[in-house]
Order: sequence, then structure tokens, then C-alpha cells
Amino acid sequence: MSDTKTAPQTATAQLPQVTEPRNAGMPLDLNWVLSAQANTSAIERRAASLPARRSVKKAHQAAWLLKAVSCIDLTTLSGDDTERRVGRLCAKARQPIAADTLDALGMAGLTTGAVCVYHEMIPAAVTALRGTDIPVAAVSTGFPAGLSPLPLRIAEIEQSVAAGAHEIDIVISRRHVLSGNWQALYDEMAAFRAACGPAHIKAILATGELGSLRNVARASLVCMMAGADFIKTSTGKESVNATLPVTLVMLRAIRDYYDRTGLRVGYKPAGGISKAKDAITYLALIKEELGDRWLMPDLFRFGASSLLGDIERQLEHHLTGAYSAAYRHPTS
Ligand SMILES: O=C[C@H](O)COP(=O)(O)O
Repeated sequence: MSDTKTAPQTATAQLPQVTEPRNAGMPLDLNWVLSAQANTSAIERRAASLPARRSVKKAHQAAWLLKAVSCIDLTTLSGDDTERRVGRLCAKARQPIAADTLDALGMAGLTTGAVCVYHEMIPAAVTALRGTDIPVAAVSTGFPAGLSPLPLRIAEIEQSVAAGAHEIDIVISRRHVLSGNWQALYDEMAAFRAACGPAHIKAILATGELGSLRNVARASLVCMMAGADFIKTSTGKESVNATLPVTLVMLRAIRDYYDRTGLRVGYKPAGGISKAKDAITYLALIKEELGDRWLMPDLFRFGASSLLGDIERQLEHHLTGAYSAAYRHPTS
């Protein structure tokens, strides 16, 4: 097991940004897809043991939490989103942690990994992030259900890219997975990828609606074969969103894909991740399953709307020994 008691090697945002070449994809390999299994009880046992086994030493906690901040897709996906709310969110993405806290931690230039919004909010986010390297991510393809007509879903991607989104988070058709129609899933994903052009594409599997961990493993492989740059657990709107068992299955699919193709695909757990200690558990799991290379924002993101506030509170506690009230750390 790798040493999760020490700080991550890539803890600071001052390190040069690396950018992974895009996943070129490959033809659908049905034999490989159908051979993918998931031993549910073994996976659940390993996942259950994770939080108890993690004891990141105090001095290294801050470094892990700063790493987590650099990997957050700071998200607002509400029906009542406004340009003003998105403006405040983007200000937070530019300076996620108070300057005096960062100074005290010997850190500078920290931003979140991206800002994630609905299509209509892209112009506001692009404007508010101008002059930074922070990408704008847009959810797309009839998010969250993904049940609008295919031509509309493809047009939505094209319009979001034209509006300035650098990353597109698409939702897959869960019915293709539930009916085992892997060719249809592959074709849909490949069409979405083509519509993205230069924008990176994250495939949201909505794992809480896929019925089994085996389906999660197979859907992960098919989306990677069709060119997904990231695979992402959830929209945040399903009744079950990111979990550790699902994460293990998806990370192992990413590892298998890398072992066979040499192509690195990113991972984004999303939905319900709101506690700093949970963020550390996820990061430690990535380090153990995939290694340090996957701890960079070009290969790992948290999709989260409220995680940042708890991380700020924990960092303050690390420095002062006292917790401030949660309301002192609004995200938007
Ligand atoms: O992709 C991001 C999720 O929608 C955020 O979910 P959350 O609000 O539970 O953090």
C-alpha cells in the first residue's frame, strides 16, 4: 500500500500544469466489455475498510486539502442559478482560500480545477474567469436525465462549446446499459465526443441508476473506448451518487484501459461529497489504485458544490485550533 500518511507529491498549485494527451479511443471491443466483472462483496469489503485505514498525519492534512481544492469542479446546477450567483462562484474559484490562510500555509496561486454550470450560465462564467486558466465546464445532453432527442443533445454540446465551454459533462443513456446495448452506448458516446471538438468530454454514468457494479465496469470501458476524456460517477441528482465501491470499480476500469492502451483517462466522483475527510479518502484511494499521476487536475476532479466550505473550515482549524461557523464560508 502506498504511504497516505505523507503529503501528496503534487500538493502545490505552483507546480507547472501538465496536460494529458486526449484519449483517442479505440474500436468497441465487445469481448473485453463482456469479460469485465465486479466482485461486489469483495469491493464492498475493501471500500468499507477505507476510512478506518486512513490516518493522514496532521502536518500533511493541509497539503492534502490544498490538493483537493485544486481538483474541485466548483459547481452550481440549480434551477434558480443567476449570472450574479455564477459571478460569486467564479470569484471563489479564483481565490478559493483566504489569502491570509494561504500565506500562513506557504502557498500562492491556488485556484479550483474548473467551474461547472448549466449552458445558460456559460457566458457569465467565461466573463468572470477571463484572465485565468480556470476552465468552464458545462453539463449537457439534456442533463440530468439525458432523455431529450439525440440531435438536440448533440446540438446542445455544439452550442456550449461555441459559447466558450472548455469541458463538457455529458450524461449517457442509462437504458443502453440496462439493456446491454453496448454498441448503442458506444455510438452515442462517440457522437458526443465528435460534437465536443477541442473541448474535453466527461461521461457521466449516473452509476446509481445502472443496476449493478458489473454494469458500471462495462459502461466505464465502453465510454473510454468511445473517447471519453474523463468518466464521472453521477449528476448529483440521482438518489445515490458517488460512493467508494463505485469509485473502486471505475478506477480499476481506468487502470485496465491504461494497461491495454497506454491512454490515461481521468476520474470525477460527483454528488454528495461535502466533507474534507471524505475528500482525503478519495484522494488516498486514487493514489493507491492509480498512483500520483492521477492526482493532478487534468486527470482528477471532484464535482462538488459545498466541499470547498468544509475544507476552508478545516484549514482554519489547522492554523488556529478553532472552527468557524459554516455560514462564514459561502461558496456563492
Ligand atoms: O457534478 C456535480 C454535482 O452536481 C455536485 O453535487 P453536490 O451539489 O452534491 O456537491
